[in-house]
Amino acid sequence: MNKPPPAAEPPAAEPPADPPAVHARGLTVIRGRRRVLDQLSFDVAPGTVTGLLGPSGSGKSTLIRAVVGTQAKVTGTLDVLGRPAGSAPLRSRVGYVTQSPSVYADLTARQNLDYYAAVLGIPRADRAAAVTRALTDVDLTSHADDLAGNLSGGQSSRVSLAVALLGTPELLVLDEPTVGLDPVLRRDLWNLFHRLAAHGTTLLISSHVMDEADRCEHLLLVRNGTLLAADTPQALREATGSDTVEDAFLRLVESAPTEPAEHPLRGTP
Ligand SMILES: Nc1ncnc2c1ncn2[C@@H]1O[C@H](COP(=O)(O)OP(=O)(O)OP(=O)(O)O)[C@@H](O)[C@H]1O
Repeated sequence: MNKPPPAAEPPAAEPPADPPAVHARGLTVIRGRRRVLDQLSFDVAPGTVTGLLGPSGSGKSTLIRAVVGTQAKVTGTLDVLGRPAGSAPLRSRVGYVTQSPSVYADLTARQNLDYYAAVLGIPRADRAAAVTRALTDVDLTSHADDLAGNLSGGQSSRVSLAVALLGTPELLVLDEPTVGLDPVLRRDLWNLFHRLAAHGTTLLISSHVMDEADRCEHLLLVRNGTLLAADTPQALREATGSDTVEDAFLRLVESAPTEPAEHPLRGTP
């Protein structure tokens, strides 16, 4: 009797793709009586540097606040590291650097970091090393013992960034971190962002400076609270036949359906 043919090997299973670090569907935010974000849908891939680019007032800070869970009146789906944005377990996993540096002016840079390290629960024995590492990451060791109140704007922003790095967050959300920095410092910070991403951190970085676009692996282009495009800088340039992301942005604006400058709420008293 013939032996039955061996059962066909099941096709090798694809390794499961990492879930997105940020997953938004139909994300809408109302501020005052205006819809300042309107039906945004996008994903941020883990371990990438994603740029959130758009002109002043386009909704970047609102989107960032929604992601870190500090924005009211958010509707739609917004998951961060697999959990609803703002949920308690995310607090230690998400680092957030606001536009205005949040440091104590009457403490030195090092004392600020030591204080936040204690708040974050870093054991006393590990604190000094964690603080020194964060100061080195943001290139502030030479100002470590200056009062934060005597630091320049860019230096204070870097203290805030160092605070966010203390907790070694999985997702680091930065609102315009390079504003007011000189080109050398800007380059150094972008190098730091890519080093962090190479070690697995996901970075979502807002900027209204289009020439920073090419420093990002992926871009979210926003305007008037809507998402114009979500793609790599190269794909955006190719799709629009543009030499720069700035030109691509302008072409996307020209080809987008005419949007009202604002999205007033209709039908509400
Ligand atoms: N409380 C509020 N009520 C109504 N509209 C508001 C309120 N706060 C902000 N806005 C509007 O929401 C829109 C988005 O603001 P947001 O700060 O998110 O923009 P942005 O892109 O971060 O701007 P910038 O680059 O200047 O910081 C703006 O048009 C702003 O005027």
